[in-house]
Amino acid sequence: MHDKIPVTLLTGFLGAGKTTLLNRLLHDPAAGRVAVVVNEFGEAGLDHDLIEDAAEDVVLMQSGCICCSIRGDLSRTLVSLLARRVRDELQFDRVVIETTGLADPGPIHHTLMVDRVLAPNYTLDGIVTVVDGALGMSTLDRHAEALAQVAMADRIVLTKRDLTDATMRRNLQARLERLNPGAQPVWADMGAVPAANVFGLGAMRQDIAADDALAWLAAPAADPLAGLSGIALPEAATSAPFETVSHHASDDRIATASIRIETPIPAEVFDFWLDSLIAIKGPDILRIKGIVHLEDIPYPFVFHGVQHIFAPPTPLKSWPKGDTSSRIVVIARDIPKPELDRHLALLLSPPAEKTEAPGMMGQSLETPF
Ligand SMILES: Nc1nc2c(ncn2[C@@H]2O[C@H](COP(=O)(O)OP(=O)(O)OP(=O)(O)O)[C@@H](O)[C@H]2O)c(=O)[nH]1
Repeated sequence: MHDKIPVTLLTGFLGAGKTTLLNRLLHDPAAGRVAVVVNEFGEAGLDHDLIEDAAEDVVLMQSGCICCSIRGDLSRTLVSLLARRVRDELQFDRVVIETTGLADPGPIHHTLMVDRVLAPNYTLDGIVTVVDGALGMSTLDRHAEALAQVAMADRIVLTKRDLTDATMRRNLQARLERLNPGAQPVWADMGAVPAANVFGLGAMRQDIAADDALAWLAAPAADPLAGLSGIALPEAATSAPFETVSHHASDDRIATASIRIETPIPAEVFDFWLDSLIAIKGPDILRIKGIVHLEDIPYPFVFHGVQHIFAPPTPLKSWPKGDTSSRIVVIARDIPKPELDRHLALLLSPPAEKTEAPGMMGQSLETPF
């Protein structure tokens, strides 16, 4: 079996610093040979001194990287890149798709997952969201798309530190932490960030170390079950270290809920939980990630979805830090957190109660939505 080509979706609001970051990565040998897919070369703002050769739709860079503009639709461009790679006309190790400022990464992920030619050859490595350190707060206040980009991210890259002071940075970081506790923001000064912070984020690899899967999930490390329902409050909701910012009404649209379950989950309970969440609330789900221990299966698997599109689950070869519990994180838009919590609590139900008997906390195990 050949390795799939990792694909990074680079997103972020207009002017946040995506191109600046990309240009730095294209200079960086540690990034490997990157094929960058952009809408238009003009928009891409590539460093001209890096360009070695420019053909109609592909620019070769001195670093061995490639920049490729989308002709027609994205899938056609990715198929064409693949064909040229197979014919040895182009060499690249990974693809970065720079989405335009407002693009929603969901449909791009969908294309990667379902396209007959693309799905067997490419895999989502991660969604990297660039946030302007100076303007990020007001952008998040005014643009719901920016909130969604933050909520979906596997990694947040913060820019323009030189235009901020310590209070601005603290407040922004605290807000990002609440919106997406797992994305572990990193600062990039004029785009400079270690390649390892933006690439290799994906957990959907057979060879991923179990501990790396834990980092990818950013699951709360060792929180005991909180309360009768067993639902662990997201860390950020309770322990953001610098809770000095005022309440942001717009952020109420984004809710994060997580759960940690010590005992193996019956497969039918897990299926019912996931199917019902997707069937009823699919469009409002931004991200789901989990490491799951199913009954009668000796090792965990990791799974994740961007909106309602799921990558095939990947088995791990061992338990992260020897811990055999399941951990699941759901980030959603326009679903109140108590509803997400109640739905996660379905995972604690014995399978027999799935349809008729009252469940935990005296609730029926019908879905709470
Ligand atoms: N002061 C400062 N400026 C930065 C930094 N990073 C990026 N910029 C500037 O911010 C502006 C926008 O950066 P781009 O990289 O073009 O942003 P973008 O997200 O690609 O922009 P669009 O393609 O319009 O969405 C440019 O003038 C960059 O030079 C930084 O760390 N500090």
